Order: sequence, then C-alpha cells, then structure tokens
Amino acid sequence: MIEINGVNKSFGDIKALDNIVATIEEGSIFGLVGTNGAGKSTLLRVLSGVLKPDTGMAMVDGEDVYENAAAKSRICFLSDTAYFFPNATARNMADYYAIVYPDFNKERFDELVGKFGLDPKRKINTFSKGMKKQVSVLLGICAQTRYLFCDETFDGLDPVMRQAVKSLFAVELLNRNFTPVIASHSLRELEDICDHVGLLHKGGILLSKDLEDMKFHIHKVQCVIRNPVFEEELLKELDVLQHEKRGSLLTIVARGTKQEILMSVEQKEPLFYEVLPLTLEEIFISETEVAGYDIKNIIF
Ligand SMILES: Nc1ncnc2c1ncn2[C@@H]1O[C@H](COP(=O)(O)OP(=O)(O)OP(=O)(O)O)[C@@H](O)[C@H]1O
Repeated sequence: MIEINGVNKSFGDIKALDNIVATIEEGSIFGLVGTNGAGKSTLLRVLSGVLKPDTGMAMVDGEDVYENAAAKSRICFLSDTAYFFPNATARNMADYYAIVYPDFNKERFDELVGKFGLDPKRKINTFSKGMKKQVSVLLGICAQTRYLFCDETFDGLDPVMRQAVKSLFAVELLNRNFTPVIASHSLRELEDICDHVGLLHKGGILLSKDLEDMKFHIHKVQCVIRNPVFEEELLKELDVLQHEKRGSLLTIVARGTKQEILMSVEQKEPLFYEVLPLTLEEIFISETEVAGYDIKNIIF
C-alpha cells in the first residue's frame, strides 16, 4: 500500500505539491489525472524516492521511500521521457533492466515484444513514439516490481494498444502483487484502464474515487413528467448534481443507486423515462461542479 501523508514540495516559490494526503490500495490500477503543471510528475518522483518532500512522507508498504534502497527496489518508474541508451535495441534495454531489477523476466519480455509485433533487434531510436511507449511499458511490467509508476506512458497510445496494455495489467494483477499508478492529462486515456482515479489540481488532490463505486452511485436519467408539481418534487427528492430541461425532456444527474432513482421517478407518473450511461468525464464534471470547480478548466 502507498500512503502519502501531508506531502509538500516547492521549487523556489513554485508550490508543486500542496499538502497531499492520499492512499493507494494494493492491487488497484490508480490513475492520476490533472492539467499541465498540476504536480503529477513531482508526486510520482516523490513516490519513487527520487525527490525528497519538504515536509510530509511518502510511504511504501509502511516504509519511508526516500533514500531507502529496500523500498525503492519494489518500485519501477517510467518517466514521461523514457530513457533508452543511444542506439540500444529493445533487447539491449532488457539486458540493462535485468541488471537493475533482479526479478526482471527476460523470457516474458521476449514473448511480449513478439506479441506486440516489435522487433527486439531494431534500434529503439527508429521506433515511433507509440512504439517507444510500448517498449517502456513492457520493460516496466517485466521488471516485476510490486509498484509500477507510469508518467504519461499511455497518452497517445491507440485504443487497441490501450486495450492490450490493460489486459497485460489484468494478467499481472491476477498473478502477482502488482499496483500500477498511471499519470495522464486526460480522463479519456485513463477511463478504460484504471479502477481508481485521483484528480490533482494545483498540487492538491481534489478528488479520489473508486470508479466502480462512483458508477454505482451516480446516474443520469431522462424523463418527461407532465405534472410540474411532480417534476419539482422529484428535483427536491433526488440528490441532484445537475439538471437540464429541454422542451418537456428533463435530464437529471443524481447521486444514488439506479434502483433508488428509478423508484422516485416512477412515482411521478412519467410519460417516459430512461437511464443513460455516464462517462467518467461526466461523472467528474458533476462531482467537481458540486465542489465549486469548473472541471473544464482543470482537465480538458
Ligand atoms: N525541477 C524543477 N524545478 C523548478 N520547478 C519545477 C521542477 N519540477 C517541477 N516544477 C514545477 O512544479 C510544478 C508541477 O510540475 P509537474 O511536472 O509535477 O506537473 P505535471 O502535472 O506533471 O505537469 P505536465 O502534465 O505538464 O507534465 C510546475 O509548476 C513546474 O513548473
């Protein structure tokens, strides 16, 4: 488990991390989302023990990670600008990773490189940006560390590749103790990979949520209710995050289970109603609007 206890980090007068408090549970795929400069890379660097927090502590499995070789050996950090030796091939990089990470699985690396259609003997500097990211992820997975921190590793991967990496992560999660943390600018990049998302804004965690839990407890319903009194009652009864009326069609985003919300709607004698799926983006928009933020300025 990763515990971040009141971490602050400034560079001169720039406050990059502002009293971060968060927990990342073992076995979850944690997405860290936020705009440019929100503090994502700084947080990952603190979590990897590369940077020392000014105050507060980043703990991995109960140990302070800074200047702690044992704690660091459980972590692999893929930075946003993946470093490959000049003229190195994927195989050369695997040989290097095997020296740094004693549990590096070379057979699995060769197998996965083949599955991803990458030539292990070709120089990485001739690969496309997306292909380099694939090599980076495969190296990170095969390092077999308990924690894998990916800084924008997924931004720019095509949907098929994202799906492939997601399946890879699922296999790792099944077979061993594995907790990836993925930083990205975009919720869309994370939606189909992560099961928990933390939203970072101006160095602080604004929101940290389990996605399944979120999707279970927030719904969008469209309905037509002829009686305006009933309509008003419904808006009062539900825990409404957003609502909009277009003609006679009322759209409500409300907190609550599907069953609870539909029970209230059905009592208002609707002419029509249906529950619509919410995207992660819509959920975050609703949640952060309630907290007084305009998320469009925070994420997009
Ligand atoms: N080494 C450094 N020296 C000075 N300022 C820094 C340094 N590293 C980060 N910062 C500042 O800290 C803040 C957070 O930067 P950070 O790189 O953590 O953000 P980020 O969320 O990863 O951004 P991006 O999405 O653009 O990569 C920014 O204002 C940045 O300018």
